[in-house]
Amino acid sequence: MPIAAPGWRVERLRQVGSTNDEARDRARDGDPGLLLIIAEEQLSGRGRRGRQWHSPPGNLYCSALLRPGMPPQEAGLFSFVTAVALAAAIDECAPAASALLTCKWPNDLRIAGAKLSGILLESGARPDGGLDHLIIGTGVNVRFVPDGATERYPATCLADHGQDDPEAVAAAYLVHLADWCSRFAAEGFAPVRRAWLDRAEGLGAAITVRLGREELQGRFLDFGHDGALMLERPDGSVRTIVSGEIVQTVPAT
Ligand SMILES: O=C(O)CCCC[C@@H]1SC[C@@H]2NC(=O)N[C@@H]21
Repeated sequence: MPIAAPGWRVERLRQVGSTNDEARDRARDGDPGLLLIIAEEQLSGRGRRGRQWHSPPGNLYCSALLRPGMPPQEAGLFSFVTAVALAAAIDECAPAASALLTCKWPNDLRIAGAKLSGILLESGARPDGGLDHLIIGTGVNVRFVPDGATERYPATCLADHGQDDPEAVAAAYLVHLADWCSRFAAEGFAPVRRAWLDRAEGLGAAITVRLGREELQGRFLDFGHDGALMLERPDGSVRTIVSGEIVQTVPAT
């Protein structure tokens, strides 16, 4: 199956440091965007919050370079665009995983509570402060669970759900990413938010959110129209969280 979508170019590399770095280099060289860079292996793959992303051959490592004409503060919404696109791709190429697939705020996909993929957004600014480019780095565990999974942070891979071909996952992902990017540009965040909410993990549940070094407890009240997590605190106040990650979910009884 070809890895292709209308208007997009695909660059395939065997071994890189990080596909996000490759995409940043293309951006600095003036690439117009709508470029997906895929590598078989990364030697210095990175995750959110400075974590390492182990990237030997067998899983999917790719970065999309975009030049969306939008204010930098809105670019973070692409993490949800990417999550819903990837979920649609997994529905298609690993249907056995579909019923168990959830979106964990802000942008992890999980299967039955174990992490399947991670998304790392990076951007570059113009001298006037506007958004120059956006890079969406995506790692999907296809053939194996990489080092680093623990009891507190379990992980899974698609091979356990009937799909072990990173090419098939990349092909489906690009089609749905292209589609969701177009839809986001034409219709705004509302359809993305609805699709994300259809698979939201922990809505209404007691959760722990990590913000830097601080951890906050509360109830996951809502997913805002701006992508924020609304956390109801034990004292009844509501805190709007725009950046952080859910580290624990206790389902409502
Ligand atoms: O911490 C996370 O959950 C995000 C992980 C993102 C990993 C991907 S793999 C392709 C791209 N290149 C990188 O170095 N990181 C991202």
